[in-house]
Amino acid sequence: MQAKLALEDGTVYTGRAFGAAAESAGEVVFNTSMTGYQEILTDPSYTGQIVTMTYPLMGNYGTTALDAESDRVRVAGFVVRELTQVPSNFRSTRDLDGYLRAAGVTGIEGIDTRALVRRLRVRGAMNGVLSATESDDAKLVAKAKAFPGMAGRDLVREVVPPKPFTWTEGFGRFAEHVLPARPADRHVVAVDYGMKWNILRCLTQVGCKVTVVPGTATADEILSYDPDGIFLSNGPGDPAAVGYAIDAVKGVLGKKPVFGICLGHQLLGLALGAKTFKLKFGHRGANQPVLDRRTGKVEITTQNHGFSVDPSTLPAGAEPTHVNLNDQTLEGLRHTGLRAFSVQYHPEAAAGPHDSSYLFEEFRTLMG
Ligand SMILES: NC(=O)CC[C@H](N)C(=O)O
Repeated sequence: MQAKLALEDGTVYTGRAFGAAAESAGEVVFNTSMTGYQEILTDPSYTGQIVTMTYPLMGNYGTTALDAESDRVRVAGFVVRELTQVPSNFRSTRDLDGYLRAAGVTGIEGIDTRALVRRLRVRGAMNGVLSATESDDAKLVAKAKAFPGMAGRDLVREVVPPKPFTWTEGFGRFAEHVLPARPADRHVVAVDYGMKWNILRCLTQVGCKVTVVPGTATADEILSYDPDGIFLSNGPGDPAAVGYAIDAVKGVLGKKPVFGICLGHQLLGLALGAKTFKLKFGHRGANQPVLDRRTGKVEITTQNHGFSVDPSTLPAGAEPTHVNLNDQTLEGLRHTGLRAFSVQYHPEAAAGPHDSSYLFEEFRTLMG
């Protein structure tokens, strides 16, 4: 069956459909990870985005419930050069085609993903429509143009959990790697703006009991648990559009140690008075080099973001700790007086290299 990907600049790519025979609009972005497609598909930060993989072959190892980063597929659509015809892995319970079909999400294969990614790099991330049901190019381009885009959009409200809960799944798949167990002797409230589950596994692994609260929680609600520390999660959309979350972070700062990842980092920056801006095409992949300015060490990191904190707007007391070596953008900050720090990238590494796992230990140390 045919599928088409139309961009707002009028470009239309025609390929083969897989997954669900449906249609969706989104911001078209690209990810440079070679593996980890299931973690990418289920990352709530991709809400409203059609994800293109630069690596040419996807689906090789199928899918398994163990690798999901949330309870469902979150991307608006999935674009690959080639979908594996013969997936093979002992952990796999369903192939990628069936996984997307069950989720109601459309995929397209067989298009020139190199040309698409070059276009996105030159012009910047663009809005698009992926359709397995409409073959009229002009109609699809018109729909791509009508999509509102990411800037100014609060997508957090669409993905927050309905009510607070306690994470009871422990290390999850970490157990497979036989990491040493640490008794849970710290209590963290994790503010969930669309959190990847591996963050919960990592917090558990460093000895934290975790209470998850919706990203709409107020400062008073968060503090009512009297936690040892507060974690601010990743999440979709424009950080500057989530005023209620910025206010909640302002209200907890200085009262408890705070650690933020990705959207959580951006919200911490905004709460401190800094500004965020939209990157041209963002950072998405498992191979982004980041310099830790405190140690001079370089980490290879997993990333997924389209916005960034402008370091020139950081107030006195907030120190830029990490920098992206591809484009020199801010990748981490710390405010020692307020016992708060954050990184723009994903130390929970799902999927991705584990270079940055030390940050969970730093959070643990900050909690005393
Ligand atoms: N992974 C995230 O938390 C992404 C944060 C934000 N939505 C961005 O695109 O920059």
